[in-house]
Amino acid sequence: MDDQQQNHNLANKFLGDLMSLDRQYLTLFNYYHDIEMELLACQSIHHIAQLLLEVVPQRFELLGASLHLVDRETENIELLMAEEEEGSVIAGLYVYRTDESFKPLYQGDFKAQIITADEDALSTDTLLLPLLRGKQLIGSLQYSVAPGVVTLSEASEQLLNHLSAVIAASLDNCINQQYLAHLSVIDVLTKVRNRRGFEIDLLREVGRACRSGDCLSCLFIDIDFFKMINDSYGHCVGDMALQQVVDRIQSQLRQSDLLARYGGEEFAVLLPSCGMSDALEIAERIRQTVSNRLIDVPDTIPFKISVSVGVATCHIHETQDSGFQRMGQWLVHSADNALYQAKSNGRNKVCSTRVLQA
Ligand SMILES: Nc1nc2c(ncn2[C@@H]2O[C@H](COP(=O)(O)OP(=O)(O)OP(=O)(O)O)[C@@H](O)[C@H]2O)c(=O)[nH]1
Repeated sequence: MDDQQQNHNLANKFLGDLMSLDRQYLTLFNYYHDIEMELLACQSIHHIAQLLLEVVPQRFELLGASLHLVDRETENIELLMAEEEEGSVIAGLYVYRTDESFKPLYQGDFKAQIITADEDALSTDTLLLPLLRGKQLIGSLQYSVAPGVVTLSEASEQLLNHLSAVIAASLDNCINQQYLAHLSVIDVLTKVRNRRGFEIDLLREVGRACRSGDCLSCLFIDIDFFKMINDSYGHCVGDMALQQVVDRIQSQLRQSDLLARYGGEEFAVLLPSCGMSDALEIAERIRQTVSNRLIDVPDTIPFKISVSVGVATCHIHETQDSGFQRMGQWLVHSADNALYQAKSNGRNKVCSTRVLQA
């Protein structure tokens, strides 16, 4: 083979290698691009965690995955995740108050990097992806891979850093959106659901009850002569009394029961899978718990407070979605009527209407 032929072969091989590298890079780029598109489409922290901890490891045959997030006071990630409908536990998701447990791994260099097995006496290498908001570490995504399988070229490091930024931005976006949605259904003073939250819960619970054939009960609870408390002790004391009444009501409910502030000094409770006799018992317990103890607020002589409670129950099979709203209205209307009766009967009473059954 003469020199010219040899040069020609070398040039061809070089070109072939370059094209193969280019194809590999393109394939890699497409993988990242797909993940980024999926991240941007995520609507909740839960979806993001599922994508990163379940879908990605499966797609790339990774040995393990964990996502570590910092839940500083304002973000309430745990609270928001608990509120998510699909709220099942995702393996590998950890939420902390501070970044202490994962920050040291980066040794001050918040970039995509690999901790090799021998460096850390582990059986796998760990790919670390920092999640940053500006310069603040808000989380860390960690993938376990077989030793030596992943090496970071300049190009893949750049892609991974870009991916980390997209993950952090998507997370931030979901947290903000979910937090705003959360605020829109919460009463600022008492921290229970507001009227809007109640309407959402009502429709969902009526639907659930109709489909399962379970009973659903509703309590309407109104503080007696609350205007007098405001007039006698002032609005601030009135506010504290409202908070204490909420605590007392809540102390008599199960975790699955739903308490909301319906308006001013009126509260509504939904009791899923609860028939009339149990609902009456709970209502009576609430009435007693509120009136048995004085309201004690700083710089004010403790004073008595009482509530009147109206109870309504429906037990119905209805499969048509259009019927849910009507059923919800009936339940609220009936509980409100019963409350009116309790007020008319002298207050500090529990009254009920008949059970709607079909
Ligand atoms: N402190 C305080 N008062 C509130 C709040 N929301 C509503 N109120 C007051 O609740 C009082 C309700 O008065 P009324 O509707 O006359 O009812 P009531 O005095 O409880 O009398 P009955 O319900 O008939 O027993 C009003 O004085 C409202 O100003 C609140 O967020 N904080």
